[in-house]
Amino acid sequence: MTDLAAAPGTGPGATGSVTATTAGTASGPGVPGYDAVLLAGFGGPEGPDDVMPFLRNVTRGRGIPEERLIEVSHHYQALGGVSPINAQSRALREALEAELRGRGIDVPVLWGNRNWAPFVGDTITQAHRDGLVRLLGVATSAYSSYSSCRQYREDFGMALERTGLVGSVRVDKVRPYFDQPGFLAPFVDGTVEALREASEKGLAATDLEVVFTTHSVPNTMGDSSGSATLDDHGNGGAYVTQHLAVAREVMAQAEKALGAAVPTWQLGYQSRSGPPSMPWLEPDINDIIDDLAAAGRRGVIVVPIGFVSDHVEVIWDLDNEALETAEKHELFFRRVRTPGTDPRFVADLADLVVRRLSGTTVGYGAGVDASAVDLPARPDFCAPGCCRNSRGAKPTTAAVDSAADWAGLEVTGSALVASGIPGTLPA
Ligand SMILES: CC1=C(CCC(=O)O)c2cc3nc(cc4[nH]c(cc5[nH]c(cc1n2)c(C)c5CCC(=O)O)c(CCC(=O)O)c4C)C(CCC(=O)O)=C3C
Ligand SMILES: [Fe+2]
Repeated sequence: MTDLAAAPGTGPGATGSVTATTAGTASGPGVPGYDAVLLAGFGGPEGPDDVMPFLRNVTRGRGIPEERLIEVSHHYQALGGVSPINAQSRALREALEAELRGRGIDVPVLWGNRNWAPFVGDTITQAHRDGLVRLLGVATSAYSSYSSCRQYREDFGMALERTGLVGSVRVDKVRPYFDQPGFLAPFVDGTVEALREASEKGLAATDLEVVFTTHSVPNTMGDSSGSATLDDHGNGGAYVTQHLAVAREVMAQAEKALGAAVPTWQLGYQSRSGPPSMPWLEPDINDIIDDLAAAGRRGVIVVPIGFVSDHVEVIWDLDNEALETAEKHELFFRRVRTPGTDPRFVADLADLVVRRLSGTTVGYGAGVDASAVDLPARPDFCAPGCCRNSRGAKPTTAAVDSAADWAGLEVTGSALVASGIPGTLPA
């Protein structure tokens, strides 16, 4: 096990072999090659009895009030205790595997979750038994932040540690993919469709507002999202910057497709869960709808760009709560669908995987890849301390996390795992 003192004091572009515990030959970052893809999901309950244990898994050690858990448990129970998210992850897993096979790439796509079975650790254990030791992670989350990127890398790092497979199995991760055209396209189509419907109902662009939504996170999590190396921090960090860039691009493409003026737009937040005393990203979607009604608008189009599928945060918080708020004011309301298994989205995920299989996008800070929004593409290997959490260091993969970068932070457990660092591939 690598301890913090032995962790690399490396900076951008570091490629050295850094751990004596990692088996196999060291090879440069240009020649990865993977045995399997690992789709990393959030996980959700599969029945009424799963709901509270699932919620405790999600919120363990995070200071989420008990009343909030009970309230959210009612959302799940109203849906029969089953989140649609696992079915959606299974469908995406299948679609991605089929897309790769269709391109003549016979790589299995495995699936593991953070908060519910099948857990990442169990999937990795089985993969190892099956001789699949070089895994490429794809998270069901498109943006940079602790919750949406780094925590998936911690899921990998902690799973390797718990299963004793550090050095025997390597898990990398493709970059945040918010900027891929196939991720944007379904949102553009949905927005255009909703605007056409509004127009058919006699609503002009000036009667409407397009509200892009994403999961609220604590302000501190937003501000520290992305990396200091890439100059992301502050003002909501990379998380907010990326969502604003996606929203701008969706509006630009929608305007082009419609060939007519589009409404004004804004970015709003949903599904806040912390105590009221803790600042989270605002404004909330429901407050926005109240304000729009007060300002005389007659309709709202909600575009949930923060999510890749129509899971509980989408169908409860938007299709129930936000809809209710809009109905209270008699506003026209449409909620645009998420990418799900849209073939264009699946094809772009496959592209990211293929570029990694062929070893052309490893590294960071080097403009490694194409971006369809007005921001540079993210690296596949995260910069030191990328999206870090002030709660302290946990094992991660798919980054170079230097000891220097963690100075001043409390280090828990056995600190950093080096298995995701370029140059330490198992044979
Ligand atoms: C950024 C982000 C994403 C998007 C990126 C990604 O997709 O990864 C996301 C997705 C999701 N969040 C989900 C569910 C929940 N999130 C919670 C709590 C929290 N989310 C947070 C952030 C995010 N969450 C945060 C900072 C917390 C506070 C606790 C903590 O610091 O971690 C809670 C606790 C109860 C409550 O809601 O208060 C639940 C139940 C589901 C599953 C839905 C289903 O079952 O269909 C999904 C996909
Ligand atoms: Fe969440």
